[in-house]
Amino acid sequence: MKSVWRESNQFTLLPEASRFLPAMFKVVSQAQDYILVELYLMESGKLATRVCNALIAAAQRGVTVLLLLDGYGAMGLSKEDRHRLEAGGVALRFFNPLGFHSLARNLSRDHRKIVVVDGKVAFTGGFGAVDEFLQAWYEIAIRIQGPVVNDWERLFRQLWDSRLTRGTGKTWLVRNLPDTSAAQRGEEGMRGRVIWGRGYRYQAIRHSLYQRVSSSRQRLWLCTPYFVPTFTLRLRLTRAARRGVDVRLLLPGSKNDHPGVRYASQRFYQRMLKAGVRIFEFQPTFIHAKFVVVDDWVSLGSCNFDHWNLHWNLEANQEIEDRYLADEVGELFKRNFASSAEVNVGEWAKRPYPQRIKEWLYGTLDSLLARLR
Ligand SMILES: O=P(O)(O)OC[C@H](O)CO
Repeated sequence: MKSVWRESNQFTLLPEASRFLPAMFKVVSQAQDYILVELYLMESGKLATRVCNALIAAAQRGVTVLLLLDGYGAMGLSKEDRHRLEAGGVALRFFNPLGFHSLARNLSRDHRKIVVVDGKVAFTGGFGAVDEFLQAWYEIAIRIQGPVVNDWERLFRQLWDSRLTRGTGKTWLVRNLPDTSAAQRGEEGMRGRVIWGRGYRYQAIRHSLYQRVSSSRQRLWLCTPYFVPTFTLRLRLTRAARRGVDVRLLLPGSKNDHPGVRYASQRFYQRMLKAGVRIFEFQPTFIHAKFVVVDDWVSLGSCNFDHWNLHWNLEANQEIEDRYLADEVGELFKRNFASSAEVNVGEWAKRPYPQRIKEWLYGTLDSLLARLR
């Protein structure tokens, strides 16, 4: 499926779980025909219980509910919850469960986050159904209406009905869903496209980002929880900063879920800072969101823009070309910069040796992992 720009969409930015969770649960509770949910992370707990309850309630009132989870990311979903979902009428499938196949196959994960309801509304972002999203992690999502919803639905349908998924949910269920594409025409709105990637096999997200970074003119603000970018991306970021673009990175501070990844990412700070890139470390909580604004272009979704995501995972982002939405995302960045500590180039150069040793250790490990093929 090719990524196509479509006009006349409506996008609503939903920063923080306190906004996107109620919005999603409301749409799910109002579903009439079908609900499609695709997640990387789902672990038994308070949020997963709420998700299960909402999906089962919909299935019980006759809505077709398909839940597609990554076979690794959902390992924390208990047998009880799986049985409860299936007994409640939710069709459940898993992408590529771990097995005795090649390392490459086991490393390929479905990292996408997609919710589609009745072919009319979709959501994407960095969310999952784990309790950390309730408060401990900062996350954002976007509500989507318009022609691009069909593209999100098509992504889901193709994967559900593919050789890569396993489970009791019948693959043919997606073929029986009503055709809602006609419901998406004719409203005023914004230009957007769904862009996706399948590791090294299909790299549209990577190429789109590279191209935008290289052609950036004024601002390039990027938020990722795991700043371990490819060499090409690092080069393009520093080049953009050197030619006068306002390049800023919003990254996790001391509150993060993988300190090793943070050390690996900090080995790039010196070079970035010297090139004029400004680095902000978010202080209130772990920032798990993945979004970027380059001039009037926004990309938001599952992709961390790191070499691991770009090389192995199935990823999907919503791209939007719209000045007003880009400014709204810019304002969100500004609020988050204000809650961050900016890394000072002079002070960073004087950081202590134990810190440098950790950067070297985790950086070496990261480089080795990047060579896995
Ligand atoms: O892969 P992400 O970006 O959804 O984050 C998942 C976390 O790493 C789990 O600890």
